[in-house]
Amino acid sequence: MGRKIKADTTNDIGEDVDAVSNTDNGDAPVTMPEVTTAASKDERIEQTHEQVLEDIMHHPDLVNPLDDTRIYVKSSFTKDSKRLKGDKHEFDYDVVVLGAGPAGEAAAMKLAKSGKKVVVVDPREQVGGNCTHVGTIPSKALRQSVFNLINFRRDQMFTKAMDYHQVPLNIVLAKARQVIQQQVNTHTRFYERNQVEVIHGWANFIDKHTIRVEIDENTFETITFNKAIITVGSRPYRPDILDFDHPRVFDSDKILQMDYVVKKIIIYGAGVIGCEYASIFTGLGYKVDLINNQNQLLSYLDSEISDAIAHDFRQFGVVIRSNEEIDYLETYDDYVVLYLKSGKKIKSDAILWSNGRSGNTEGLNLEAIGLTANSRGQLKVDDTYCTEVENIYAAGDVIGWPSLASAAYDQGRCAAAFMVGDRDAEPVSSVPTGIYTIPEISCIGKTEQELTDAKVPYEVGQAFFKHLARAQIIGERSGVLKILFHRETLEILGIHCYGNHASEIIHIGQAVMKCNATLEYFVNTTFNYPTMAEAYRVAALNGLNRVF
Ligand SMILES: Cc1cc2nc3c(=O)[nH]c(=O)nc-3n(C[C@H](O)[C@H](O)[C@H](O)COP(=O)(O)OP(=O)(O)OC[C@H]3O[C@@H](n4cnc5c(N)ncnc54)[C@H](O)[C@@H]3O)c2cc1C
Ligand SMILES: NC(=O)c1ccc[n+]([C@@H]2O[C@H](COP(=O)([O-])OP(=O)(O)OC[C@H]3O[C@@H](n4cnc5c(N)ncnc54)[C@H](O)[C@@H]3O)[C@@H](O)[C@H]2O)c1
Repeated sequence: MGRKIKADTTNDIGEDVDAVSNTDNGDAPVTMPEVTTAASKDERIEQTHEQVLEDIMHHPDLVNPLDDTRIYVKSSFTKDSKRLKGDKHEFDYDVVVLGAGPAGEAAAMKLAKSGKKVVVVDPREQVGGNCTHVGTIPSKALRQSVFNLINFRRDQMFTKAMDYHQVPLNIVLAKARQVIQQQVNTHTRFYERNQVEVIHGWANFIDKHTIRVEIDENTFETITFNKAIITVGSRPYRPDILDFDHPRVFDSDKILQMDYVVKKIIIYGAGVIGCEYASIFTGLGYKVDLINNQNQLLSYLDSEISDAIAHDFRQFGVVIRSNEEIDYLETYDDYVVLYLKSGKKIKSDAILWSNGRSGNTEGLNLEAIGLTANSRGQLKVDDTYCTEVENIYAAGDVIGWPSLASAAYDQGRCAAAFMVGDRDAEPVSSVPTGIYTIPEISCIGKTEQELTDAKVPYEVGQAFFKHLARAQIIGERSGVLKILFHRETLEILGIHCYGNHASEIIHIGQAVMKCNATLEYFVNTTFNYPTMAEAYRVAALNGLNRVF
């Protein structure tokens, strides 16, 4: 594909449009926010190319767990595919989507179904974004393999028959690679079926209606569009004091390529990623030092749940070091030494740095469109997911909260709905927490601390898994479901669950809360038996017994 610079011959009116072009009558959009002649625009594009050249040549490495077993999905995407017959576009596309993660995919599907001509740009050879390749999917598949391993080791029937040997992470990851592959296949078909074109390359802005796509070092393509949505996601935050090229220094992307066995590992950062990996590593039999810069694990959780996970971690041999901060790290061929500001030093086989993420906005040349990201590379959007530039939207990790795949998908779809003029779309506001430690944690609504601070007269209903028939049958005896409710109105205010299947169990409560049903729903409704869902009935009765 050769470098292409398009002259814009129709750009001559200078008004603005509210919705994207490309309606059924096939008319070209009536307006354009910027007025340039073809010649002057070419000149400007040439200049901007030179300005951004340096930036775009320095992209972060993309870790691809499929590297060893790379799949090439047959694609029917062609640059010239015309999904809308008879339309005259003054731009190449109605909308360009930057990034093929959950936010980008959801936006692209909604736009395509609304009749828009859409192109998605992503540097990976496969769709799915960081979510599929290095984030949610591999980490959850890995967790499942480790979970199976733990159950296998607990079962005397198997352990008597077989020796358990420690296996390197990348071998355990074999299952994860299969899941990634299946996910890529599934999502590729979504793009194909909706005739959404995908271009593989790094995108950056030339102006508010033009991007440049770096296909490879020598090949660039210029694309014009009416509107754009930035869904470039995030990457692990890497502080300068660590050398991530060292074979014993990892972040959550690089850890998926660990190909040797360790006995001990330091996890620096006790956020969601740090805690999930603490479960994974202890499950694999590693000794874990978990460094937390706060005084409580996952301090935004209900403190009873946070205490429960800390207790279970300690039972599994995790050493939790709270209120600590890195001073520096020494790296050697076969070990690392972490020096903490408190004076402690910890020797380990490797370190996993899991202390936050940054939005992938660095290489986008945002200056060209008058946008600035914050210090964490994130963009500000309004309630319609529009940035400060009226034809540029953003969704997913790149806008910060809540930085979850679940929400990214809904944000992308919702942003697209606003882009096509659907004013009834609802921005994402309430998101459940689902943390895949072993056991899982999931919650929605207020915590006890929040309700106490707000002086809300609430009561608690609890169900311990060890008392449920289903939990006894499947051997999941550790766990609790807590329902917080208003003691006068019986309104459900918060639901907190600790134990395996928590991330599924929570959705029953979420649905009931969304329908504004009270605690009585759980006692007036017959549940299947034996089920984990029965925990709701048990917890509701337990809570009602406290009301007088
Ligand atoms: C280890 C880990 C575990 C996680 N577990 C969970 C979980 O269990 N549940 C959950 O809900 N969330 C989880 N998350 C968070 C979840 O993965 C993210 O919230 C989600 O991936 C965000 O989706 P996104 O569409 O915003 O972007 P991403 O998935 O980050 O995709 C963005 C895409 O944009 C591309 N891109 C970057 N720069 C450019 C450019 N210049 N031009 C074009 N394309 C570009 C990237 O290559 C990438 O493919 C986890 C994250 C991590 C790291
Ligand atoms: N099960 C899940 O839902 C799941 C699992 C894993 C990851 N995630 C998502 O991944 C994200 C990252 O998780 P995490 O555990 O790495 O970190 P985190 O977001 O929990 O933050 C850990 C610490 O790093 C700091 N930090 C964050 N970004 C920073 C930056 N750019 N520069 C400096 N400090 C920064 C934070 O203030 C915090 O003290 C979370 O926001 C979470 O939503 C979700």
